[in-house]
Amino acid sequence: MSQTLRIATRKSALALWQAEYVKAELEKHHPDLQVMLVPMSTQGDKILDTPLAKIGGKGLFVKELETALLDGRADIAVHSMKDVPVAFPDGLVLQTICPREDPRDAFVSNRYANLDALPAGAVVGTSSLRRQCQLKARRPDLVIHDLRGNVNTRLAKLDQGDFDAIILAAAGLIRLGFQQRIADWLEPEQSLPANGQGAVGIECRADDVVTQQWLSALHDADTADRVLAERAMNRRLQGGCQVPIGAYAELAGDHLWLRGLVGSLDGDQILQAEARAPRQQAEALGEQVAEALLAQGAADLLAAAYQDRA
Ligand SMILES: NCc1[nH]cc(CCC(=O)O)c1CC(=O)O
Repeated sequence: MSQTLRIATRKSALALWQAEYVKAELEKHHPDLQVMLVPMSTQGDKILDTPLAKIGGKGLFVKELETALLDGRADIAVHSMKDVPVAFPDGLVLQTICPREDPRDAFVSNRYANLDALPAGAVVGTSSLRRQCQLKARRPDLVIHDLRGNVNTRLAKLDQGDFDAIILAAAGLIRLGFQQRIADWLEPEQSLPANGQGAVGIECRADDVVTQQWLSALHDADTADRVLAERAMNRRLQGGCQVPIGAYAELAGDHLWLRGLVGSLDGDQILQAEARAPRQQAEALGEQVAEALLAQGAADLLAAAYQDRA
């Protein structure tokens, strides 16, 4: 008997790429399965003229997809883990995380080779408070302007001369075939990635064991443990949506190494902490690094950042 599975997805080029990727992987592992995309617009896609931090952040990109799952209009939703809030609504689970793409941030410019080559006062586009605080810490002389829109829109704004450079997740550029536009790669020491950056996660109904069985073939335990530690750190910091928080875990053998960062928007204060633990203790590790950041005053920095955007 042929079976079908419907994927709820946003309509941006990156979201569609990721949904097509999941469809292809599912069909590869389950030749009898028929997979269909159900593209939909989310609030976050509709409000394009306001900085993300001001409209309530990432949750806006996933809510419509989750409603479609709960209503039975779709069976799974494919998300960039970076955009997924740390808590899930009742009735939904996210148990499948696909192998991570390059997690780094990328420097994209038509005129300059890297950050150091930018002249004083150069205008850099990013909508991420995390990127902003780390940029400002390194180059207080740069002018940061908000840059919203999907990956194609952001590149178009750079090309039309609105910015001297922009910072984007390398993963999105690679997936959409724009890798050659990356002028320089920002290492975690320069720009600690966001929790979950570069990872794709799949959400489904908690009671839908048939779908969960199909999905299990796509799961990558290494990526999942890393992202688990990163998200636990954000959760403990109550880093809901748009926040100046970096969280990045790597695996060395069976040990996770988690680095965390919280900054002030002007980059004057950057708090950093790191720790290692066996991978089985991913969540405890995330909480430990969060506690170390809180002990340095992270709560005050985050409160100030929330205040700023209100
Ligand atoms: N916030 C938007 C978003 N969500 C996921 C990615 C990139 C892909 C990924 O991190 O998996 C991007 C674009 C960006 O930050 O440049």
